[in-house]
Parts: sequence; C-alpha cells; structure tokens
Amino acid sequence: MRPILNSQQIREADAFTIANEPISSVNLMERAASAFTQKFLELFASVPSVAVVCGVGNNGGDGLAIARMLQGEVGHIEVYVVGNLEKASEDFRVNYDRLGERLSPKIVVDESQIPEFDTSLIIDGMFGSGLSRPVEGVYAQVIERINASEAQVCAIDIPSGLFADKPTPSAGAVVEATHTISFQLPKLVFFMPSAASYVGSWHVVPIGLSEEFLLQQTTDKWQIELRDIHLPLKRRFDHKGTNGRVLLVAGSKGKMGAAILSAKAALRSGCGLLFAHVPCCGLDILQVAVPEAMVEVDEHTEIISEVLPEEQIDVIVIGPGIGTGKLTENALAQLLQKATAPMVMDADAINILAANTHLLSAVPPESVLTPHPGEFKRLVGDWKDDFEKLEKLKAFCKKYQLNMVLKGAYSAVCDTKGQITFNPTGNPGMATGGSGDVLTGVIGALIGQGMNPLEALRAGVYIHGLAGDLAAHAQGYRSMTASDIVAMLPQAINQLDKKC
Ligand SMILES: NC(=O)C1=CN([C@@H]2O[C@H](COP(=O)(O)OP(=O)(O)OC[C@H]3O[C@@H](n4cnc5c(N)ncnc54)[C@H](OP(=O)(O)O)[C@@H]3O)[C@@H](O)[C@H]2O)[C@@H](O)CC1
Ligand SMILES: [K+]
Repeated sequence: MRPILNSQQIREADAFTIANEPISSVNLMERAASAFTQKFLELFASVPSVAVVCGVGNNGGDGLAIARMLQGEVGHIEVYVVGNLEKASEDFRVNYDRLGERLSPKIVVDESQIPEFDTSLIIDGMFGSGLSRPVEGVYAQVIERINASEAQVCAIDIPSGLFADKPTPSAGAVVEATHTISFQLPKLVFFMPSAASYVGSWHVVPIGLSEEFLLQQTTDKWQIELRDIHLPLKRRFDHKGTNGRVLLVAGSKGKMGAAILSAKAALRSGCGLLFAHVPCCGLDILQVAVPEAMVEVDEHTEIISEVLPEEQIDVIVIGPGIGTGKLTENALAQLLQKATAPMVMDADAINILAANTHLLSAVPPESVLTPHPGEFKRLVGDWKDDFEKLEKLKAFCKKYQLNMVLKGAYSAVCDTKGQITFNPTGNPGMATGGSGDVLTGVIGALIGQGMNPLEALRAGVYIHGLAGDLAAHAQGYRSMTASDIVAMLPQAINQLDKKC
C-alpha cells in the first residue's frame, strides 16, 4: 500500500534524501522538475502556449526549472513570478539565474501587473507544501485571474492555496486546476470530495525520495495498490461447499432487483453456494433471474420478516432492498442474536442499525458495513468537513470493532484499528442505482472463500471499481448500469488473476 504522509513528513523526507543519498537540494529540485516535465508532455503533447506562474519558494523554483525544460517542447512560453524576489529561496535563485534571457520572467507585485492569461495552458507553481496560511492579497487576485481564464491549469505538486492535510479556510483563494502532477506520494486532500474541483485529475510522479525513510513513517492513511490485492486460491480438489457458502438476505416487493444484482455479483466473484432469503413475492423472480441461487422464502409475501437459523454459512450478506419496516427490523435484531458468521451489512440494514444503535454491539466482530455518505450520516451524525468525516469513520470503526467502507469516489476502507485505505479504481458512471448492491455481493463472496473480512473489503472495492472502469470503457460512463458492472466482473477478476 502506498502511504499518505503529511506535509511535515514530506519535508523531512526531502531533507533525509538530500543528506543521505546524498544529493544537493537544487539537484533534487532538478529531478522533480524533470519528472513533472516528462508527465506533463505525456498529458499535453502539443500545447501552443504556456504561462508558468511561480511563487518565490521552492514550488516557484520548480516552476522556473520546468519552464526551462519545456523550451523547444511546447510553443510559446511566458514566465511570471508573483511576490517579493528578496524573499526567494536559494534553489529558486539558482533556477532564476539558469532561465536565460529568452524566458526572462515578468514580476507581479500588484494588481496592475497581473496578466490576462490568454495562453492555452497555465502551470501553477505559486505555492506547494510550504503554504502556511490562507492566500490573500495580490496572490489571491492572481489566483482569481487564473481561475477566470479559459486555459487548462496544471498544478505543480498541489494547487496553490490548498492545504495538503488539513481543511482550507473558505476565505483563502485556491487554484482550480484541471490537472495536478504531484511529487512522490499523493496528498491526503486529493481523496476528498470537497477538493475535487481544485485538484482536477491528479498524477503522482516518483522523484527518488528515500524509500527507507518513507517506509519508516507512521501514518494511518494509505492508498490501495494493485499489488495489495490477493485473490483466494482455487484448488483442483475444491468443491462448491468449500468455495464459500454465502447467505444473502435481500429484497422486498418492488426491490427484488437489488437482490438479483447482489446474487449475480457474488456468483461472478467465485462463491461456491449462494443461498438467498427473500420474501415470497421474490421467489419466481430470483429463480428465473439467477438459476444458480438456492432460494428460501420468507413467510411474508412482500418483505423479510424472519431469517432462518444459519447453518454452515460462511458469511451473511444482508441489506440490499430490504426496507426498514418494523418486521424487517425485528428480523435483523433476531438474526444478530443468532449470527456467528461475519456479516456484510448494506443499505437498509445500515439504516436499521442507525435507527437502533443498541444493535450495533451485537454485530459479529470483524463484520463489514458498506454505507454511502447518506447512510453513514445516519449512523454518526453530520460532519463539518471531509477531514472530520474521516475522524468520525475511524472513531466508529474502533468503537464497534467493525470494518467499514465509506463509498464514493476513492472509497475509504477503515479497519477496527482506525487505519484508512483509499481505493483508486472506479469512475462517476458507478454513481447509479444498484452499484452498491453489486459491491455487497462481491465482498460477501470473497469473505465466503476464506479471505479475512478486511482483505475482502479492500479487494472487493478494488475489483468493483475496476469492473466499473471496464464497463465505462465499454458502455460510456453516462450510459453504464449496475448490471454492466456485474457483466465486467469476470474481466476485472481475470486481470487480477493474471497479475498474481
Ligand atoms: N524541499 C525540496 O527539496 C523539494 C521541494 N520541492 C518543491 O518545493 C515545494 C515546497 O517548497 P517550499 O517549502 O519552499 O514552499 P512553497 O510551497 O514554495 O511556499 C513557500 C513560500 O510561500 C510563502 N507563503 C506560504 N504561504 C503563503 C501565503 N498564504 N501567502 C503568501 N505567501 C505564502 C512563503 O513565505 P513566508 O511564509 O515565509 O512569508 C514562502 O516564500 C514543494 O511543494 C515542491 O514543489 C520539490 O522541488 C522537491 C524537492
Ligand atoms: K502549486
């Protein structure tokens, strides 16, 4: 997993690398600028004109070095330096002197000197990890001009004005980048919905900071990587009873589709036997739609009112489409008293827990909850910003000793110790009804096959997002449906199998 470190730790990593590689600070800047330039040219093959806007710290120093490296690679280049040159950092000065006359920068110290920015692209190198306070004054005016321009904006390391690891006060101006090319590690704020319009699509480029140092750092936030996903083995002598016996409790009148999507997803994710407990009205529907499922019907015609005692079940998946009626609430409470297998709880099962928080302590240990932000809010109350939301996630998982995925772009998986891993796969096309039911089925199948619930959760969100990406590629992200995600599960799982 890739660690997500705070600005202080990254500064220390810079210093450690400089002292121990060893490499001079200005050469490390050269390496960073070169890594940026290479990625930049991949993203923007032929840009007619570029404005590079620099501050006077090392982020600005990067900007100057990048401007020099882009000469001859892109069309017209303009360089601006915003701020007082007397305060410039040492490495900025070296790169200022290296620019040469052709790129001679224009200095901006007051509003009258701010250009219109009519280039096709702006590189933002005003502030990086050294941002120490909200951006105001002439700096804010430059940012407003950048944001008002028609140009694409590519930020160096992080959009200027945005704090990497704490909330950015609304009073401060922030560059709205269309792209961000960041050094070595992603910054925590990149995973936050509230920063999406500033960060744009982001990329991380290695700059050779000491791996030894980075791995020693303490953090409770990580990004899931492909190499972290290890699917359960299938052996020649396995049979359906050893490949995961999954009990799916799902559906109600008018919502049998949720049960079907979860059931299909579980079967496509390799579970051996799928038992489905559904209301009477769902019997024919499920048998026809999912012939592989063994269906047990509830006594009630339209909703779930009691769940059969579990027998030789490896995992219980409950929630998709069940509603929150009193009888269903009682059924869940009874099931929680009896259940020993880990549970995957989604949708209305979570809503029932939120309305009856005394039930939370009865959830079998290590179970998994899969709320979307609305369901999560019902569980923990509102939050003032995305950082507080993550703190609430950690506190909840620690308190109840549960694993949870808070769904969304970069779904956040939290374990019982409060460690958070962000999932990188997925796309906006997955924000569509039924997508969550598919995820629940995938996670249930993986736990059923013997993965520990946390590993299954991390693998499940990764596979689900990858299948979603394949579906978006095939159908377009505007038109794809949850069924398309199910259809792409085999391809996603095959891709992961091949890398193993
Ligand atoms: N270290 C390395 O080896 C490497 C570093 N690298 C690069 O360095 C970047 C970090 O550089 P950095 O530490 O110099 O900070 P940076 O973001 O340029 O800002 C500092 C300047 O901004 C000023 N300032 C701050 N807030 C302000 C505000 N609100 N409004 C106005 N001014 C404000 C502050 O002034 P002061 O607070 O002192 O008044 C100071 O002048 C990092 O993101 C990466 O791009 C890479 O090259 C890899 C190697
Ligand atoms: K920047």
